[in-house]
Amino acid sequence: MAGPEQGAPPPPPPSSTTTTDALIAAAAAARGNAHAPYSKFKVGAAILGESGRIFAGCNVENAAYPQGQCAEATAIGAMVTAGDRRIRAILVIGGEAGAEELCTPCGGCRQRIREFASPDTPIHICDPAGLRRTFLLDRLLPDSFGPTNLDF
Ligand SMILES: O=c1ccn([C@H]2C[C@H](O)[C@@H](CO)O2)c(=O)[nH]1
Repeated sequence: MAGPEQGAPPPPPPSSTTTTDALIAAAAAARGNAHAPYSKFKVGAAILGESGRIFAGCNVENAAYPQGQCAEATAIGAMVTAGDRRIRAILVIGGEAGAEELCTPCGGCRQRIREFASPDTPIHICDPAGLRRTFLLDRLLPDSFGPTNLDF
C-alpha cells in the first residue's frame, strides 16, 4: 500500500491566514444564497466556533420587512443549533468591491455577537474583493451589556 510520498513536505500548520481564507470562502458562498429581493443588498457571514467548525449564514429578507434577518443572525443560529456556544471569530461580506462604506454589523447584530463572544473577539469585514478591515468587538460595541450583567 502506498504511503505518503517520500520527501513530500509536511502540511503547514493551520494559521490565522488559512482560517480567514476559510471564513471568507464560507461567507461568500452563503452570500450567494442570500434572499434579498427588497434591498438587493446581499450579505454573508461566517463564524469560527469554539470547536473549530465554521458556521455560515446569509440575510433572509421578508415581504413583511421587519421580519427580515441579517446574515450574522443566521450564522449565529447555525452555530447554536450545531452545539457551539462561543464565537472565536466572525467575518462579514457585503457591499460593493472598494466601496467607501464598510458592511459592518448593525447594532442589533453587534449585541447578538456579544452574547457569544468576548471584547477581544475579531470581527473581519470584507467586500466581494476581499478583507477590508478587522475590528475587535469592544471597538464596535463598547461598554456593552452582556451575559455577565446577569451573572452568566
Ligand atoms: O451587517 C449586515 C448589514 C446588513 N444586512 C442585511 C439586512 C438587510 O437584509 C440588508 C440591507 O440592510 O442587508 C446584514 O445581513 N448584515
